[in-house]
Amino acid sequence: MSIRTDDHEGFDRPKRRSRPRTKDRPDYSNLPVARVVSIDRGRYRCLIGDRHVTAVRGRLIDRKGIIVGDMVRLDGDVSGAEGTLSRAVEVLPRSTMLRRSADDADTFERPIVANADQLFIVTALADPQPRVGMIDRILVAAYDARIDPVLCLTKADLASPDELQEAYGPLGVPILVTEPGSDLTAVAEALADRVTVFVGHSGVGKSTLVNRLVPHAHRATAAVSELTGKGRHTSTSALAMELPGGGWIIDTPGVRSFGISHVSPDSVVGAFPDLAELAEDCPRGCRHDSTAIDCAFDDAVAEGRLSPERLASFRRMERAFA
Ligand SMILES: Nc1nc2c(ncn2[C@@H]2O[C@H](COP(=O)(O)OP(=O)(O)OP(=O)(O)O)[C@@H](O)[C@H]2O)c(=O)[nH]1
Ligand SMILES: [Zn+2]
Repeated sequence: MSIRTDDHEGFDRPKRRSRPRTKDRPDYSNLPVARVVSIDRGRYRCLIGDRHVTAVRGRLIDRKGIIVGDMVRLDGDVSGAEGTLSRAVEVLPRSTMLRRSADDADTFERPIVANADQLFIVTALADPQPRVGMIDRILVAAYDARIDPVLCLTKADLASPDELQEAYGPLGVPILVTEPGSDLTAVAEALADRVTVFVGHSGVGKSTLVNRLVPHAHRATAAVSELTGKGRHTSTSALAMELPGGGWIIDTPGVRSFGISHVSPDSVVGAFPDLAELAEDCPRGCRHDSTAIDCAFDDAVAEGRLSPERLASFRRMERAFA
């Protein structure tokens, strides 16, 4: 039997070398895997089953190398007992990664959430007014990351969802509509057994919805400021919460913008198998927009192989790149 110390720092600290020698890395495959549910000032709150364990970051992992939703291997004390600290020594490969740039001039990508397979674009029908530009950008980021988007429209007691349903339905985006006291069965069904990240402008009612779906979530909610029409930022960091019926919600802080400078239009087309196939007949470098010359999408519509509504809906979203 080999002797294993609790502390691998002696092994994995790169000494007199600029880069760690990966072949010398210890084998972490026997360590327990935990899900990172929140990050607060360098402390990683993790869950192993239903046990909360707090961890710090191992030295071989970058400062930004762990994000909420990551699955990590924990070394050291994983009892979760009061006052104990474990150490995250390895991040398992991510199935997806949602990123955004702060705005389009800023090419710096911020990874937001790892391993989500569904994205709820939470949008209020009023107070604050829906911004289709923002919906389009988040949609683009979702398709680029190969995360299934769902448009979740809140505050249906204040305004009708018809216009948005018409705009985004033909693209195949599932649409859910909520208001205070509304039946959440369809929402719960959409969330069941998925890992869903919630993204939305501040004040759209994300926390209100999360609190209805996850008992004991206690997400702070606040009235939308009457002066600015903008919500106050009541949630400060992403938080993963397990749903009572299975599955996870990862709530993210309200955003005011969603930059997509890191996304290429081609990657978005690739998320739609029917359009990707048509695009093979497009001229090289075709942007597939309404001014594109000889775009195969227009031919497909003319020949009845693509519905004009679907093309219009796709082009509306692609305007996010303009
Ligand atoms: N009329 C109406 N008001 C709602 C609805 N859902 C939430 N609200 C109100 O909208 C305000 C903002 O709700 P929150 O749940 O705090 O919004 P949030 O999206 O979590 O905001 P941030 O924490 O800033 O990201 C609160 O006053 C809620 O009571 C709804 O369906 N209809
Ligand atoms: Zn084209």
